[in-house]
Amino acid sequence: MGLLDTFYSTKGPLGVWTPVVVVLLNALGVALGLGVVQLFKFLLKPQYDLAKLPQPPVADWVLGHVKHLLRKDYHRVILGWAKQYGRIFKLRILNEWTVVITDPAAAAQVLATVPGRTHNYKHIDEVLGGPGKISMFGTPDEVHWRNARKATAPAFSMANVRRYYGGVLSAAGELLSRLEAEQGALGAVDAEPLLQRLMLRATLEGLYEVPDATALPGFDELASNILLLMAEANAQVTDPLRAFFYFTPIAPLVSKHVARCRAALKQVVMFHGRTAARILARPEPSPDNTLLWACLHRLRHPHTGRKLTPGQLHPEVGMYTAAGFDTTASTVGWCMYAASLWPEQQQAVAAELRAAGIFGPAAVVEVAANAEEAEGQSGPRRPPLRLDAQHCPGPEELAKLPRLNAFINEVMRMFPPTAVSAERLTPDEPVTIMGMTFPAKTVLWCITYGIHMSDANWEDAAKFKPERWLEDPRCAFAKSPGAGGAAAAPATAGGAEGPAAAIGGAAEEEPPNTAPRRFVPFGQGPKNCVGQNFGITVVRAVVALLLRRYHVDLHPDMDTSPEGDKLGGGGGGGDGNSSGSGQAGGCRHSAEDTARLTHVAVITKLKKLRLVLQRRDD
Ligand code: HEM
Repeated sequence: MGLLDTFYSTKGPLGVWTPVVVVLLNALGVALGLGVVQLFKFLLKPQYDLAKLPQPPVADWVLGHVKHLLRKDYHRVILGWAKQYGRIFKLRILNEWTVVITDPAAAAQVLATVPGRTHNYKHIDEVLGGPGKISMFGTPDEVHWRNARKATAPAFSMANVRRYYGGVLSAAGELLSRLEAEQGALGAVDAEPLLQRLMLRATLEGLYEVPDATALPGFDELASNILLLMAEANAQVTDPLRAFFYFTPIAPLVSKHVARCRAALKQVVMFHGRTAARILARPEPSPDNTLLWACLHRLRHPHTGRKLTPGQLHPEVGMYTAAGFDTTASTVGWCMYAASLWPEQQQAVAAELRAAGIFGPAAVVEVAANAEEAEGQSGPRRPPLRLDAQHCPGPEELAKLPRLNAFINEVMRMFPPTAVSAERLTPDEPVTIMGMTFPAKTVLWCITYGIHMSDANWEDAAKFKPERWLEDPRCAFAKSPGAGGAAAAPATAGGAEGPAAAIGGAAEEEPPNTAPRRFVPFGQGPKNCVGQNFGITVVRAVVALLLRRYHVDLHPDMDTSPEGDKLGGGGGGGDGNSSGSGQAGGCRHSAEDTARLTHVAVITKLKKLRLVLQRRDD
C-alpha cells in the first residue's frame, strides 16, 4: 500500500479519523504556506521612505497596532501618537502599512492627488446595503465614481439648496412640536433620535421630493436601523476578524447582534429599494431640473450607458440618505452639547440671533389642533407647531451671522462628525508626497480629528474658542511655514459671508487644490463632501432655531461613562483635551469629558444627548 493510501484510508494510524485529520493538517499546511508567502511579500516589498517614518510600539507582533484601534475612542489614541511621533507616522494593521497624516499640507496633497479610497469605504457600503451594493462613495472603480459624482453634484448648487430649504423648515416645525411634547411629559428630551428624524425627513422630502415621508412604511425604524449598520460597519473596519465572521452564514445563528443587523439590513434595503423605484417611476425630468432626484433619475450605468434599474440605483440612494442625515444630526447634537457646556457662548449666539430678528416669535406658529386627533385625548394637548417661511431667515442670511458661524465652526473643529475620515490607497506604483515616497498599495490616512485637534496646527487646540474665527475668519487656512509654506487664499472674502463660508462649495470638478487647509470637516480634494452646501445650511438653520427659542442645558442624568475606557488597553494615551472652560450651569459635565464622550461610528457620536430646554422670553 502506498503512503497516500495509508493516510487517506480508514486503516491509517488513527482509524476512522485518519482522513479527517489528514484533511485538517493539509488545510493548516496550506494556510501556513500562504501566511509565509504573505510574510515574505511584506518583508521584501520596497519600503522607500516608509522605513524612515516613526511608529508607536506594536501591541502584538502579528496584529501590529490593531489592538489600539479596537478602542472606541481610537481617534484620541491617534491624536496622542501624533503628539509623540510627529505629524506623519506609520502604523501596521496585520501586514498592511498605514501612514497617519495630521499635517495639513501633506493631507491636502494626498487628497488632491491620490484618488483611490481604501477598501474600508466599499466595506461600509456593503454592510449598509448588502453584498455587491457599492455606491460612488465605496467604489474602487474611478469611472463609476466620476460618472455618479458628475451627474449628482449639480444637485447641491445654492439655487437647489434654497429649494430644499422649505422641506427643512417643515421638518423643523415637527421637531419643535416633538421637543415641546417630550419636554412637557418628561422634563427633558432625548435629542438625538428627534434630530435624526428631522434630518431624515428633510433629506427624503427635500432631496428626493418624497411627499409626507414620515407616513412611509418603515420610516420610524429607518434611522435607527441605518445607525446600527453604520456602527457595525465601523467596528468591522478596525477588526478584520469581525468582518470575516459577519458575512458567514452561521453568524446570525450564533450572534443575536448579527441577527439584528441582518433584520435591519432587510428593512433598510427594502426602504431604499422603494425610494429608488419611486424616483425611476417618475416621468423624465426637464433638463433644467437638477434636484437630487432628477439627477439620480438621469444617472446612467457607467460602463453600458444604460438606464439604471431600481436595484442598480439603490446603492446611490442609500448612500445619499445615510451620508446626509446623520452627519447633520450629529453636528446639531454636538452644537447643543457645546452650547450647554459653554453657556456664555450660547448666550452670545442667542443675543446675535435676537438682535438680527432671526427666527423671531412670528416665525413659529401654532397649528389649530385637528379635531379628530384631539378627540379621546385626555389632558391638555399641545397644538403642533409649524414654521412660517415668510418670517424665517433664508440660507444667505444665516451665512452672514458671525457668532453663529464661529460657534458652528468651532464645534465642527472639535467634534467633527466624520472624525476618522479620510483614507486613500496609493495606486499600483509608488507615490511621492511632500518629497517622501510611499510604496504601492499603502494606506494614507488623513485623519480629520488629528488635523483639527493637533497643537501643531492650532493654537490652544483643545480649547473651545469660537472667538478664533471672529479674530481671523481665514483661520481655516494654515499660515505657519511649519504647516506647509505659503498661506492659501481664502475661498471667500471671509467676513461678509461669515467664517463657515470658508468651507467652500459643492465641488463638481474641483481642480486639484493642494492648499494646506487645517479645517476640513467636509474633506477636501475631488472627493470632498458633495452635499456640504446643503449640510451646512441645514445645520445653521436648526442650530439657530433651537438656540433662539430655548436655553439649552444638559440633563444631570445624561450618561457620560466613557465607552472607550471600558475596553481598556492603551496607545499613546489621551489627547490632553482639558480646556477647563467651565461647567454647564449646575451639571456635572466638564470640558474634560467632551473628548471622552465621543465614540466613533463612521462618524463621531454622542452616546446619548439628554437636554433640558427652557423657553426663552422674548
Ligand atoms: C455636517 C454635515 C456633513 C459632513 C460633516 C460631511 C462630511 C463629509 C466628508 C468629510 C466627506 C469626504 C470623505 C472622504 O474624503 O473620503 C464626505 C463625502 C460625501 N458626503 Fe458629506 N458630509 C455632510 C453632509 C452631507 C450631506 C447633507 C450629503 C448629501 C445629502 C452628503 C453627501 C456626501 C457624499 C455623497 C460624499 C461622497 C462624495 C464623493 O465620493 O465624491 N454629505 N462628507
